[in-house]
Amino acid sequence: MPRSETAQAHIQVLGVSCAYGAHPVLAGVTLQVRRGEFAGIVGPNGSGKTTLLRAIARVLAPTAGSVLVDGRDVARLGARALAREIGAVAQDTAVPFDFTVEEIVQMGRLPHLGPLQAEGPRDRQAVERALALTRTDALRDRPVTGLSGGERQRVLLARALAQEPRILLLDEPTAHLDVGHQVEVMDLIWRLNRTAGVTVLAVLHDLNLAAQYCDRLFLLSGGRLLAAGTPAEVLTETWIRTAYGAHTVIVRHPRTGCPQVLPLAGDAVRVVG
Ligand SMILES: Nc1ncnc2c1ncn2[C@@H]1O[C@H](COP(=O)(O)OP(=O)(O)OP(=O)(O)O)[C@@H](O)[C@H]1O
Repeated sequence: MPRSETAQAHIQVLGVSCAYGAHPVLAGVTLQVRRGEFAGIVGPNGSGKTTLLRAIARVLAPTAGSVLVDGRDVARLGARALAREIGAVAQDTAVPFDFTVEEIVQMGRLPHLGPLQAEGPRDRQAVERALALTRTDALRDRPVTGLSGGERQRVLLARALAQEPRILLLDEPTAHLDVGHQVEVMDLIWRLNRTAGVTVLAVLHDLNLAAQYCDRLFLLSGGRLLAAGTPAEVLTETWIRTAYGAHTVIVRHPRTGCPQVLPLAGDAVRVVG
């Protein structure tokens, strides 16, 4: 990697391979996420997107390669130091007990507290800010098990924000959300990225949302990095056909000019007008 590239790297994934038991899932993935950028991971089902996030968050140890955050190997960071660097919102996170929304968000402060240390004004301020930013303050006394999918997603994001990490890893942050809530959550993440300088790496299934919000995309296929670059460089008909086996037409968004992917049906094509 050229020196100027590594200088601005916030996350470096260096030749990372991962396996579940004897089943290899990622094969020698190398990529870097620049400080302050909004990056997306896209690719077909089972291509290894979640596994890559798990390796970066150190939930899963790679069988080969390493992950560096700010040039430091995450394998050597203590758990609390890592939690102050990286906040993660996993897919379909289960909440085992009936905590209230406020209690869940307060859990985001745990990496900042010493053993048996009570939360102080600084912690309460971070929790209030996270509740306000995600518009979950009105839900604060509600049990988290009684929330809709969209509300729950915002609460889990609030917990990650209360942690005040410098990197946010998000696994399909818009899954189960209607189009209004999709835009609301993506706008929120975008504001955090642009105004608070949080580096974002998000797995996104919706290629059109990915194209609108991400500075750069990483396209995974079969556990390998197939393409990396701006949305216009990655979301081409050829790359999409190679990765997903789908025929598409790429058009420009009429307002923003960013690429938008239109699936092209096979035999069932219906031409109107
Ligand atoms: N805990 C696990 N144990 C065994 N195999 C797993 C486990 N988690 C994932 N896999 C397998 O690893 C491969 C990659 O899974 P991964 O969840 O990383 O893909 P993905 O690209 O995020 O998929 P999706 O888009 O469907 O969420 C798949 O074949 C999956 O079945």
